[in-house]
Amino acid sequence: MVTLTLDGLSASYGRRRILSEITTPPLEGGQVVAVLGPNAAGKSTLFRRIFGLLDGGGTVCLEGATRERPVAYMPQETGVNAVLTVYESVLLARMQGRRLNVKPEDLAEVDRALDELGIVALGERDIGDLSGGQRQMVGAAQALVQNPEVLLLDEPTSALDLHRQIQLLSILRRLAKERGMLVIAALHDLGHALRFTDQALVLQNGTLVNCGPTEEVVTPELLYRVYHVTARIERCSKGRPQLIVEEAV
Ligand SMILES: Nc1ncnc2c1ncn2[C@@H]1O[C@H](COP(=O)(O)OP(=O)(O)OP(=O)(O)O)[C@@H](O)[C@H]1O
Repeated sequence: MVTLTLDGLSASYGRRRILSEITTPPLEGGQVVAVLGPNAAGKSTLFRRIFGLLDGGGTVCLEGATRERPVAYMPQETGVNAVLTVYESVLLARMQGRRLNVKPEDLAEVDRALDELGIVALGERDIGDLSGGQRQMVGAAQALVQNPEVLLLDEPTSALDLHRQIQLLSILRRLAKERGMLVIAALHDLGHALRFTDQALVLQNGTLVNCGPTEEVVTPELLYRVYHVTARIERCSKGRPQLIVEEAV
């Protein structure tokens, strides 16, 4: 199974350093890892650095990968090409880096991605005509269709209604386990992080301030220190941790 380890990672835009010395324990396939932290903490920059869109110090060590392109990345804002249908855009994402010699298994993967995400009905729609939430689901399909071993998702639920948020996070959790895929997702909803993720990395001002099992990381103390809110965590009748935010301080 795939393992991703970050060692002393840094990244800058021009002369402005954004990420410093990000070092994690090995993050193993089969898990969902949350990247948490306030606005401008460096979450998107971390995804760009891991995916190789930004240079910088340190290393991204990927072990156990078997595919030619093991990592797929869904940016926070996905581009829109109004000329393509949803089906075509997902097929194009599938064909990345290869000549357009479409094989039956490529079409099957597109069908599977649309089906997994419950967006088969959008297939013939022009991508430019979609709502923000629909477009975000298509962005997830474009990443998933690559059948990656590491899936990087930058705020994949930010435009989704509550039903779709729960649906997408449940699907990602199941697919991580079924496929041995490592899913790394930036999330602002810490309740969702508690419910759907196994591990959490917390960034603040470009440094990693905590990292470990999500329930051990997301604590009232961390919420106060990093997010400047008072909060408590209680168990619901089903035993799941629930975040109750009291106030901003
Ligand atoms: N292309 C860029 N050029 C210069 N500075 C940038 C660029 N992109 C981001 N930054 C800066 O880097 C810092 C981290 O931004 P980043 O987008 O990584 O934060 P984030 O944690 O993803 O924030 P958010 O939760 O608001 O999406 C911010 O100060 C931001 O202004």
